[in-house]
Amino acid sequence: MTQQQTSWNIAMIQCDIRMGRPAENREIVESWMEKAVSQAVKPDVIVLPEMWNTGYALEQIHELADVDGRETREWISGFARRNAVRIVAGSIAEKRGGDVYNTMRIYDGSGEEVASYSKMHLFRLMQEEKHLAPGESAVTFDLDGQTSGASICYDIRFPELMRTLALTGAKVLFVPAAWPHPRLHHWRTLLMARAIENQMYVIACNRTGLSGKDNFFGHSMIIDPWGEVIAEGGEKEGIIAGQIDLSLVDEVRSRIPVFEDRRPSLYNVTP
Ligand SMILES: O=C(O)CCC(=O)C(=O)O
Repeated sequence: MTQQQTSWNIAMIQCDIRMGRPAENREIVESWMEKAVSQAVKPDVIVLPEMWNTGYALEQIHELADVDGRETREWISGFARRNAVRIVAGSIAEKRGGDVYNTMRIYDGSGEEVASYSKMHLFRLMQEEKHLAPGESAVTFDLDGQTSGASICYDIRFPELMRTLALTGAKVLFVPAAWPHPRLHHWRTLLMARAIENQMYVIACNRTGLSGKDNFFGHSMIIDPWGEVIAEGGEKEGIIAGQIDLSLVDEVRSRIPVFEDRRPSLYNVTP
């Protein structure tokens, strides 16, 4: 894709993840990515789900986490470069200093790492806060001159974060996730709302499979800034693909000028 091109083919890897088996998970994810780049419509951007290296093996997370993300960063960067594909590498359990973070890294088509984001809202229902350290900053990043925002799973329940990302220039929101039943209705509704209220694309890649008592339902989604669903997976593993046209963001924002009509001084919240 050139600097000027505003259309991306997206491929989301909606796969199952083996709890506590990083080497096996790398093979699984790599083989899905190989499949994605050999499809007739080659993706511009590949997106992975949340915590795909370890799953929710939180009791052993300090032993299993990738130290400084070193191993994952090297092979993902190599894959991006060899295949000239951008990768929003979902998230992995990553050890930095004495702490483990749920961290997303993003690569451009030359394999250069352009940004990283650590999940800032830890999900107590799955006891993340007992084992993981939270990220402390919101992140937007540039791919081919287009600004996107980073978020992970539970983050979508915090509309302030998405609004901050949109105000910082994001036209696309990426959401790697490990979101289980029985909250499919929340997942679909929240993603739809984040797309409509911020008039941006939402690209949300959720894992599948059973893990302990959690049943992850897939339903990865691409939603356009008008709230139309471009692609949606079912509950099975697979590559969920769709094309987005970033010029639609400006069109929708000029049709209903929400960002011009905001009255932030009256809301008594920041920003
Ligand atoms: O908010 C939810 O219902 C699910 C969130 C979640 O599973 C996560 O953040 O890992």
